[in-house]
Amino acid sequence: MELHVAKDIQQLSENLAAFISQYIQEVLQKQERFTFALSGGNTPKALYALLAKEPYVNMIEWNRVHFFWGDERAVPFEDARNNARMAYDVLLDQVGALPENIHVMRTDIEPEASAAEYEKTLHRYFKGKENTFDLVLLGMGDDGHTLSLFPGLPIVHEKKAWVKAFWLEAQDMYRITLTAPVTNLAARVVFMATGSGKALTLKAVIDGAPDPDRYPSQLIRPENGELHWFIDEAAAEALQV
Ligand SMILES: O=C1O[C@H](COP(=O)(O)O)[C@@H](O)[C@H](O)[C@H]1O
Repeated sequence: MELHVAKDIQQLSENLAAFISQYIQEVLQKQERFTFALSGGNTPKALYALLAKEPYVNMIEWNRVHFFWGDERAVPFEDARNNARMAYDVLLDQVGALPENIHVMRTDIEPEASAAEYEKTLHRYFKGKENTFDLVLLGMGDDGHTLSLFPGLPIVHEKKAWVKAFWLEAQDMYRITLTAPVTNLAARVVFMATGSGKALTLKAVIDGAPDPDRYPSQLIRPENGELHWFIDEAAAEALQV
């Protein structure tokens, strides 16, 4: 695991934009397309905004990048809470991503049907490949959740399915999410975490005893890929770095 500590979210986003851009360019020298699973939430917005501007908007061959999502809130696309909507607004519409390369988790059909459809898409994409996504970008909630893998829920124990839908009582909505097994087959996973509100949870996730039921972010350990944490000084304050 590699830890990258920045002064604040702006510095972190700048470092990560450069890191992702270089990685996409390296991968695209060896293969036709780059598969990128995006995160929702607030933390990646500044990163997406940077990727959508110079120099990255022209440096990256966006028409060879295929977009997926790590998780989705089952609310209409027009709803500000929809993870895909945020990514469209801040990144995809700005860089001219090709519609046929964008794979949203649909929220216009039943959540279970959407999860089943997504699982099929992923198996079609990654059939016969050693890894799944080239890059999965993740956030971590203050409670230690990542994707829609929330503490204490059965989804945390999923060992087989790649995509699942479930009712999240605490938020009164369905969630659709990648599971730990498919995420751990990615070539590279990058977490972003910022702010002092996440410091103690981050310490428990990184330095604490294994307790994935309480801290689902601990489930993410790529089997034959890299794991990076991009954090700011406030989130790092409880770590010995
Ligand atoms: O609900 C979610 O939360 C996490 C963390 O969000 P953040 O606002 O603390 O950055 C996010 O990674 C996930 O995609 C989202 O659905």
